[in-house]
Amino acid sequence: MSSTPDDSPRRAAYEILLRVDEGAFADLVLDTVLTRSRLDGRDRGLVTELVYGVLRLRGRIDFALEQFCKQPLKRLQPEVLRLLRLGAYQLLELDRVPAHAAVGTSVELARELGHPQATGFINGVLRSLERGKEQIDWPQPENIRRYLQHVCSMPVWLTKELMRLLPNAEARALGEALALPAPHSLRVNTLKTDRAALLEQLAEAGHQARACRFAPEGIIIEKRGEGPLPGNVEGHYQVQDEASMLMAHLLDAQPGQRILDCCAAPGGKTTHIAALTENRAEIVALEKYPQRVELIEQGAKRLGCEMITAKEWDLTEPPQFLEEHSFDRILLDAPCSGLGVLRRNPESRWSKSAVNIRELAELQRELLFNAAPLVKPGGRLLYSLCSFSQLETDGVVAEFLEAHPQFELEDLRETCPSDWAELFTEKGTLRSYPHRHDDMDAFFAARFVRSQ
Ligand SMILES: C[S@@+](CC[C@H](N)C(=O)[O-])C[C@H]1O[C@@H](n2cnc3c(N)ncnc32)[C@H](O)[C@@H]1O
Repeated sequence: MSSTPDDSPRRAAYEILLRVDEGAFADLVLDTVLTRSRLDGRDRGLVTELVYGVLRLRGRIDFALEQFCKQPLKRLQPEVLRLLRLGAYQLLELDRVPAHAAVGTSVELARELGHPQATGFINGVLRSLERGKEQIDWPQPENIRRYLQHVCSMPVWLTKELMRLLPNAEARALGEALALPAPHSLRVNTLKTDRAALLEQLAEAGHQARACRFAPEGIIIEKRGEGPLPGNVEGHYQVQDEASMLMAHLLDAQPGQRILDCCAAPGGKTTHIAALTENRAEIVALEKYPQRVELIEQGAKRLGCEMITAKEWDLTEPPQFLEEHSFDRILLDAPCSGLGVLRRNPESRWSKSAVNIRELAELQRELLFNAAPLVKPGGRLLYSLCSFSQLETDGVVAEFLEAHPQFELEDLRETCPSDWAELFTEKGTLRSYPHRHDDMDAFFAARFVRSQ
């Protein structure tokens, strides 16, 4: 009998990878498939591992397959290549899957999916890979470009980006870190509980967790137990990366102030600002997409945030309904290439390009220019994003300062805790990196103060 995505983890993974190749987002399809599936917890874990693993390590997997495949991979039928990648990922990366199972299930899947003519070929390539995988001549770190591309699984344009940004040894460390799965972290909702209490609840429920190194309300889940995490329905936490948590602190919002969050959905930072100001600051949260505005409202309700007004607005248009010089603090957490969160959206390393980055930098510049007139004299504007590309970060900052002499770049080191010092650059902007900073995502932040 033929398997279905509902009862076979590999079939489910194949179907999800197919949808991602067609342009869908991996996390959304994975969520839909797992919600309706009858698979048990272990098999669900395997589906997630296969989908994220194949997408994240596609560059490495393809390098290995090329050694054992007589024809170039790009000449293969897409269905056959997808099956080979799925099988090869298991052979190369998953010790717990026996080799005969990785090969056998790939061959069987080819038959079920209507490719009986390819079964011999798939069997041959995967068996050769299994026999020869220890002898593969992987590029060495001294050849940094090839190492990033084939070992760290990066497209060529991204290897260039890393090499422009960092010296070789660090580019290597960042490349290696981005090829690993992202940590699972939570922001404790201090409107309802505190970190010590949530850590205790997590331990009681059988989860291994620890405090984050920098964010005072951050928790890392080191090993999940069997059941769900306690406190979700009660709004005791928000799933959020540690680097993202730092942004609300950098905004330095105070109770009684008026605050604008320009690109706010799903609301992770908006609700954090509400918590840091103890629900005593008026927060306006703008977002371009109406269905995402709802996410801000739902999150605010769950977390008990009371002073947030969420509104649909495309900030490429100046928001005339907001008065000039009327906000003490503005956060522009801009839409970006997401290079700093590649681990969480592994398909984006294959769907983005250097061209997209240029377009994104233009959009970010436009959004920043439209937010600036709303800042009060003496007020602050924080520009943040989960990317490390020069164009989106220093490039946008330089253009902004050039066109806005009434704003100055602040040195974030002067107002932040001294044990955050390593997060900042010479210019006083923030650049976090997973390989340097306790595995947090790669973020950038620059804060401007308005003189008049
Ligand atoms: C990086 S995300 C923001 C994440 C959010 N600050 C948080 O912490 O949860 C960027 C957001 O900007 C929104 N966006 C994109 N273009 C926009 C525009 N022109 N105007 C307003 N929002 C926009 C996206 O839909 C997305 O929700």
